[in-house]
Amino acid sequence: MSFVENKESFLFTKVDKSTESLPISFEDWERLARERVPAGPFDYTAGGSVEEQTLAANRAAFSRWAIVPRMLRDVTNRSMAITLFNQQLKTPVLLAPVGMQAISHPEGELATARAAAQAGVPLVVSTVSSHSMEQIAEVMGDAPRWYQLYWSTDREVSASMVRRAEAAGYSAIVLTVDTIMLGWKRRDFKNGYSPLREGKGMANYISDPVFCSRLSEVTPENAVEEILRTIYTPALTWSDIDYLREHTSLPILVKGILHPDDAKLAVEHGVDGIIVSNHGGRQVDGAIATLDALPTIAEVVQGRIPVLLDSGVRTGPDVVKAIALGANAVLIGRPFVYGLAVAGEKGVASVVDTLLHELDVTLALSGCASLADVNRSILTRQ
Ligand SMILES: Cc1cc2nc3c(=O)[nH]c(=O)nc-3n(C[C@H](O)[C@H](O)[C@H](O)COP(=O)(O)O)c2cc1C
Ligand SMILES: O=C(O)C(=O)c1ccccc1
Repeated sequence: MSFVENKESFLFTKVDKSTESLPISFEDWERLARERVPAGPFDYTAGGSVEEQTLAANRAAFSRWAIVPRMLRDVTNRSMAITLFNQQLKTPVLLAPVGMQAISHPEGELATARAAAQAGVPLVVSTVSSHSMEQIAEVMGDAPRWYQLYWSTDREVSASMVRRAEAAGYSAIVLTVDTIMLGWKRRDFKNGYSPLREGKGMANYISDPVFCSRLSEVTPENAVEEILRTIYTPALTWSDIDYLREHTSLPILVKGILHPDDAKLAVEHGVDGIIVSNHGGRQVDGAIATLDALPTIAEVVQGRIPVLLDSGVRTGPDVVKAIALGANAVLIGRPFVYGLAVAGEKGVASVVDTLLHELDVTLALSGCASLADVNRSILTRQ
């Protein structure tokens, strides 16, 4: 990602996206992905829950804010760098945990991981990935990666996966708390499609010694049955976070916070970071858009721990708006999955490259030489 390292020359580098045959907008990536991927997996990725109101609300929220750019501020030398949990990141963008990526491309997470490593953008690897966390770590070398945990009703399986993540060089644990059961997704009922049932998300389970010790015989059928029996955890409470805290020294982020009181509880329970997320509109339909939830949460947290945001981030200006309203960083989900579906590693790389260019240009034209310059004063409600 040369422009990040060499900001000045970037200003004079011709970035001609028109010479690439790959799309440049989210809408075009999505359209091509729809052409390439069968209806079941495409709808699984694109869809939201119930009426998909929150899916739409996430986007609408971004368009209700306008950037009010500042001028004459010398933005020759720019940086998008941030530090999170003592980890130096080149940009405030991460790839969200997306499970079962083999439904979008045969190389699945391995292609995504190579692109993420090349760009220096951290990858959050899902519990229900199609390749194991060790296989993914292997293609990433020293590149930054976090592990997303789906709590298991069998706590020892969760503890085992966290131990493996530590051993494989993952540098944070993201506990997703909004998926204690699966959202009600009409498109999937219509298509009769369930990637988990098809065995697309079992790599981390069948490679886990504790999980396998629970099976009479390790077969795909038995594994799927046991995953479905243990992955949904309606009994999850803050005490489980205390248990997790005792089992890892890695930073713990809680993903799926929307209520300011939960943000407060997260801080009180010693959580290291929160991710304001409605799971890309896939869980509670009618839930608040994440950008609308963000300001109050940022106010409650008062900078004590990092606040990240996902759900609906599509462009550079979106990233600027989220940061101006109190996010330290953002994650993207579907945008990179469509890149993966259309063109594998190259597609993911292109989506990330475009987003980071858009972000750099938007920051510069808004008078921001670093992310420290991005605050509420450059936004207005429209
Ligand atoms: C196909 C798909 C699979 C997902 N799988 C997971 C997962 O395994 N774990 C998780 O915490 N979130 C998962 N998510 C949610 C994403 O991490 C993220 O919150 C969401 O995609 C962000 O919204 P966006 O797609 O609008 O960018 C998934 C999302 C999609 C679209
Ligand atoms: O699809 C999802 O959003 C998701 O997070 C998930 C995870 C595990 C099983 C099923 C769905």
